[in-house]
Amino acid sequence: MKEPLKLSRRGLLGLAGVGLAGAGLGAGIAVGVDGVTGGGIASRNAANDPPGLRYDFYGTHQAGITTPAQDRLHFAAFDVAPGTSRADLIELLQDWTVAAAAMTQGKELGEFGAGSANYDAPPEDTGEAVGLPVAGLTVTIGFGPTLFSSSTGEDRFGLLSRKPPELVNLPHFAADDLDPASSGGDLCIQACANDPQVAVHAIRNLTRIAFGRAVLKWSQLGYGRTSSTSTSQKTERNLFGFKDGTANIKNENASDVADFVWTASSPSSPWMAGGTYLVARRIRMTLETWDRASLREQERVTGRTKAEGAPLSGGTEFSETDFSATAADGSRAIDPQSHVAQAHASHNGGAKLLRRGYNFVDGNDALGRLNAGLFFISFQKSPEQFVTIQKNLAKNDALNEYLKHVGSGIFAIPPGAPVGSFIGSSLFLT
Ligand SMILES: C=CC1=C(C)c2cc3[nH]c(cc4nc(cc5[nH]c(cc1n2)c(C)c5CCC(=O)O)C(CCC(=O)O)=C4C)c(C)c3C=C
Ligand SMILES: [Fe+2]
Repeated sequence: MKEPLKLSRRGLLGLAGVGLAGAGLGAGIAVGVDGVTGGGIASRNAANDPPGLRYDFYGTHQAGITTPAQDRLHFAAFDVAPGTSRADLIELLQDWTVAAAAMTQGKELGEFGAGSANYDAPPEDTGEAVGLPVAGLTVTIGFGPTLFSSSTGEDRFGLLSRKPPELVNLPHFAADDLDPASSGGDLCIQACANDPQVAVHAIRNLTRIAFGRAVLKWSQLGYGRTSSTSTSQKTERNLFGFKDGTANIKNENASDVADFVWTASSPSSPWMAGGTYLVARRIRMTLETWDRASLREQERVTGRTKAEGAPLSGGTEFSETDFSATAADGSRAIDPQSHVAQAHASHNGGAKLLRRGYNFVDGNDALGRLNAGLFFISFQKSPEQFVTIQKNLAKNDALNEYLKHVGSGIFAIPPGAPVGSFIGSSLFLT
């Protein structure tokens, strides 16, 4: 088996904060002593530290997709910094791979970790995860459309000929009210963990490593997963108080995963084989209006019961929805305009998604309303699956009265990397 890569000198300098003060300080820090030294990774999980739940970083597919959804999210979108070359970009992806592999196994970053060997330099690892369990951390890296061609069509990194035709900005959907400041991005990183500090630590340190090469454009914290991606998980609730994730694709369902999640090799983008596409939507939920709606109305627009999450056509949580069932008054038991009716594969040409979203509450607005909602994330073998469903929802979903889409992103998620390689190697090196 190949040896894992090591952090580049630039990555180590980013960790040590030297870029901020100028490269002239490089000689003074512990990590750069021989110019190329480094890449060593300190171990966080010393004997007394709880190991916690761990997922492999290296593998056929990236982790954080079919992995049982963790409870917390820190999602970040980056723009590549001006002046960054193709070689710099490759080096950044190598550094992110090394660092993500280390953090997902509970290791501190750099040679000396949070207790830097040089008292006069910033510690290599910011330190807030020291002593914490790994908490099932996964790091998932993706490429936005603008990485392949700028808004003026410029082939920024010699990647244009390899751009998947489906990797384009999502179309405008009815009632979209997107804020460009929380949309788009050349690169994305999804960090999920069962401890918020572990997820934040990952994004914070990957952002430091990117110093001078990529800049954080926007980021989103999420809590209380609104999806389960394994039958071993119970279904949690969204901020409307409804179970969310019941009819999701579960990783035990190998045929759904193969049919709807992993991208196959195609002549235009063979490098995406074993990858997937990530769609992120920041959806504001007007909780104050919702909280004044009757239970009857809440269940009607959702199409399921609030207590158990059972379809209004009857049964229990995991019973099949029966859209032809009628209520005592002869009307449809599940309102055809309800969310579950409009989102169901049978109303969308068979399209299905693997949903992996989180609740968010980001303070409140000037009117005293919670700035809260669902940070919706879905993975699909083609963005067309999301577009088909969202086009329909934007026009017909009864839930729309309580929702506003305010942020958006689409990213190609390349396949996983084998040990010794890096995320994106199939794009850049094959
Ligand atoms: C484009 C895709 C979807 C968006 C955007 C979306 C937003 C959204 N959903 C809820 C709450 C629930 N969604 C539920 C089911 C469900 N939702 C989608 C897709 C999108 N949702 C699908 C494909 C499904 C499954 C439909 C089916 O096959 O039955 C449910 C029911 C429970 C469940 O199955 O998960 C709830 C509740 C909110 C609040 C929201 C925006 C904020
Ligand atoms: Fe939904």
